Amino acid sequence: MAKEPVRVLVTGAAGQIGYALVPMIARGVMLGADQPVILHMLDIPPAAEALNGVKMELLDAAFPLLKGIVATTDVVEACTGVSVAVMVGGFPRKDGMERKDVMSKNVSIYKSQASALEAHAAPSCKVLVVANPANTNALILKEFAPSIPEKNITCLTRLDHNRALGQIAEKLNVQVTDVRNAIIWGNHSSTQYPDVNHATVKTPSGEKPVRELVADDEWLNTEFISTVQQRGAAIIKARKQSSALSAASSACDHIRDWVLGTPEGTYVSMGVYSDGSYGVPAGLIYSFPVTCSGGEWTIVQGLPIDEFSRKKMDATAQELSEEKTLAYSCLN
Ligand SMILES: NC(=O)c1ccc[n+]([C@@H]2O[C@H](COP(=O)([O-])OP(=O)(O)OC[C@H]3O[C@@H](n4cnc5c(N)ncnc54)[C@H](O)[C@@H]3O)[C@@H](O)[C@H]2O)c1
Ligand SMILES: O=C(O)C[C@H](O)C(=O)O
Repeated sequence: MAKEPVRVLVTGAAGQIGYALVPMIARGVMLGADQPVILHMLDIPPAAEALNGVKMELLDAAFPLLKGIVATTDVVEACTGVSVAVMVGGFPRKDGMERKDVMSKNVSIYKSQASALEAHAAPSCKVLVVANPANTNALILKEFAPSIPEKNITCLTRLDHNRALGQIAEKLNVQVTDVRNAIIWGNHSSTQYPDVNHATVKTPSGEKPVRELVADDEWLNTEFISTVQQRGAAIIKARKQSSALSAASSACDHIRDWVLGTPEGTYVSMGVYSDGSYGVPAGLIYSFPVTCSGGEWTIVQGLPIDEFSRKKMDATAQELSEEKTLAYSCLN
């Protein structure tokens, strides 16, 4: 019997990531090749015409899994009945704007969209925040949607995770699918800590640690980390726009693994509400290694953390605490 369609919200759907993301969702990349979807696309009135253009293209593409399209500038209509919400909409930094100005615009958007989701989304709605500052927007959304279970509110660090796998695959000249269990700790910002201490590569003679195969701790502890941390900025420099196709693809990976589960023995990185694991202060949205099963993520426990990692994990937690304080000061 055919499955019932799932309603998927994409905010900021007329933007660059939205344009890359909605066809992926309509093709089944996010929820599976047998899962029909109804796309809910939200943007703001100045982007309404462009949003309608995206709707026209979705119709023109005749996606077999796409059972309906809601394209709207009304946040209540957009949120009604959705089971997955991908929050891409936000205010980009413009010339001359301070970090606090951007934070102030975005946290007030996330505060009001939290209320709309809480009141109108499906009770089990899974939320992924992509828009920057992603961790802090997700935290504000969580705080202002107290009836949505905290486990249902996450932010995107899968792009950073995939970037780390990609860098290792390039370095070792292996397939990216043979590399697994890199970890992104902390903030989706340049303080994130990409950690390969537990990562492995599948080789003809079995699974080997990345550190052993790379055999260059100096590179792993410096250039590798800064390349992943700075990759977003490098894309902006090259494209004059921020990453879009890789962000959209990683958002699909995040939701797919969350809903359908991670492969046995594989963990992925997700920004989730900290419960104090690994000494990370509770009450932050922090990126951890997780496994997913039955529609729930679980933080991978018990990984040994060396002193080098500890310092980097603490530094990114510190930045998130500061962002949290700044976000609250913007809401006052
Ligand atoms: N977490 C990640 O890995 C990651 C990666 C890349 C980009 N990003 C972030 O994703 C966000 C989107 O990037 P983009 O390149 O698509 O930007 P964009 O400017 O092309 O698109 C953003 C869209 O959001 C819309 N928007 C603004 N306010 C809105 C609101 N209140 N409700 C609904 N829509 C609203 C805009 O009209 C625009 O269409 C940015 O914040 C970017 O920094 C995050
Ligand atoms: O938009 C940015 O600042 C960069 C983006 O978050 C990215 O990681 O590509």
